[in-house]
Parts: sequence; structure tokens; C-alpha cells
Amino acid sequence: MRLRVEGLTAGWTAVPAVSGVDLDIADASMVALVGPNGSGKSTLLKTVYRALRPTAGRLVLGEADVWRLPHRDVARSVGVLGQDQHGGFDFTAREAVALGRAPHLGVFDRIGPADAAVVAECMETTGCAAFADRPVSTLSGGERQRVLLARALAQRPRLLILDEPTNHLDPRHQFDVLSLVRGMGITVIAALHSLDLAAYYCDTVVVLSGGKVAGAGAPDEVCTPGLLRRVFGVEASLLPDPVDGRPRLLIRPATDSPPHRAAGAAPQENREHTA
Ligand SMILES: Nc1ncnc2c1ncn2[C@@H]1O[C@H](COP(=O)(O)OP(=O)(O)OP(=O)(O)O)[C@@H](O)[C@H]1O
Repeated sequence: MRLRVEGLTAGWTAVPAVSGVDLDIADASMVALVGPNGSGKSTLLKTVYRALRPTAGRLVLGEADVWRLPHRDVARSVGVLGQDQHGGFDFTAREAVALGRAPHLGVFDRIGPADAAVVAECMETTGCAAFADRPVSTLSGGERQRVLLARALAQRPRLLILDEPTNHLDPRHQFDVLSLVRGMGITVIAALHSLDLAAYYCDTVVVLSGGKVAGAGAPDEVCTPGLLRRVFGVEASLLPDPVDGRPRLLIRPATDSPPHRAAGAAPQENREHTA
């Protein structure tokens, strides 16, 4: 589903956290939203899934203004894995994932066999089936993250919003989650802290800096050493992956960063005591 962001301004105080943002996100594309801490990534995503009303501008999903659509229509179209979601700690993992079917049920409907099949499939593809009957409160951070993703997928969204989806995940599960959503043929917008994963998996990288778009486009157009130095204060090299040729980003500290201390070296102030 195509999403157009037009002159979007939003925030929490008189000073907007994002301002004047224009983006045109193509149907079925995978977009990484990157930027330093506090640059406005979550704020922007919240305006899309209607957790924060913009103070100016529009979000057009397909042909409709997101903020004029009935709440239920948005819930049916937009799946969310948010940064501060809880996911039903009192429920089992299967029950928590089944909550994703709610927008598709009538007020008095109970989950039917077709819904149960969707829930089972989403748990399987996200690797949650093994702990389907365990209470969410007993799961590890990474297991819980996968349950929340399964719940978002159980909505069968046409736009999937992921706010730091790789948080808590080991490397294998980070790859699995991003490969999975990339292969679904739906529009995905993911706030990511790993610039390397952003470049490797996404069609488009959007860089936010101070609430404004500092760059947007294909990874090799946007992830340039100059832009990444300016926005993140790091040195970066974009190289083709030696195996599959896709873009990889090597990041190192900027030359003016505090000096790197060798692993295992005692901090200066402790040395006298340990000598
Ligand atoms: N609920 C809130 N109330 C007040 N200010 C907020 C709130 N949420 C975010 N902010 C502020 O808005 C700005 C943008 O925050 P936001 O969470 O969008 O950044 P982010 O790019 O997602 O950051 P991070 O990478 O640290 O998650 C920050 O200055 C932040 O302190």
C-alpha cells in the first residue's frame, strides 16, 4: 500500500519533533527509517499508526487521509510492532497473537477456525510455535519481540510499521525477521539502528536528523560517507557483500571520537590499584 507523507509536522511540545517531512513510499517497498537518538523516528511512525496526531500536514494511505479514516479501517490495514508495546503479559503467546485478528472480527464474534489458522501460520513463520502455550510474561525479550511481530502479521496488514524490530534479537533472528517481512510483498517501514541492516535489506533508506529528512533514496545513494559523518558522526564505507553483492556498511568511529580502549584494558583510574 502506498503511503504519502506530506508536510508532516508533529511533536510533544511547542518545538516539533518532526517538521516538514515529505515522503512517497511505494506500494510493497521496504523502507528503513534511520537517524540518531531523538531524531524523530518513533514520533513519525506514531503519526502513521495514529498514536500521535500531526500538528500539520497529511498522511495519505492508498487514497485516504489516515487521520480521517475510521479507526477500524486503519487497524485492518496497518500492523504495528511498536517500541513500547506490552503484548498482553497475562496471555499465552498464542492468545496474544490472536489479538491481531480483532480488527477482522465483529463485536460479538469469537475467533474461528480460519483465524486460528492465520494465528498458527504467523507463529510458525516467526518462530513462536514452540512457546505458543507459555505466558508472555515468562518469555525472553527476543521471544516476546517475535510474539509481537506474529501479532502484527496476524492482522494481515497491507502496511507494516516496525519500530526497532531487531531489538533483543540475536543475529540469526534479526536476519530471519527482516527476510520474512521483506518477502511478504507488503509495504514495510522499519525504524532501525543498524545502518548495515538498513542498507542490506531495504529498498529505500530515509535518514532523519533533528526531525527533518536529511536524505532519502536507495541505500547506495543515501549511505554516503559524507552524509553519515554529518548526521551520525561516524566514518562509513559502503561495500558490496562478497557473497551476494548486496550493500553492506562498515562503520567505524570518527577520527575525533574519544580514543578506543583495548578490550580488557583496565580504566586509567584503576591501574594504580591493580599494578
Ligand atoms: N512522550 C513524549 N513526551 C515528550 N517528548 C517526547 C515524547 N516522546 C518523544 N519525545 C521527544 O521527541 C523527540 C523525538 O523522539 P523520538 O522518540 O521520536 O526519537 P527517535 O528517533 O525514535 O529516538 P531513539 O532512536 O532514541 O528511539 C525527542 O527529543 C524525545 O525526547
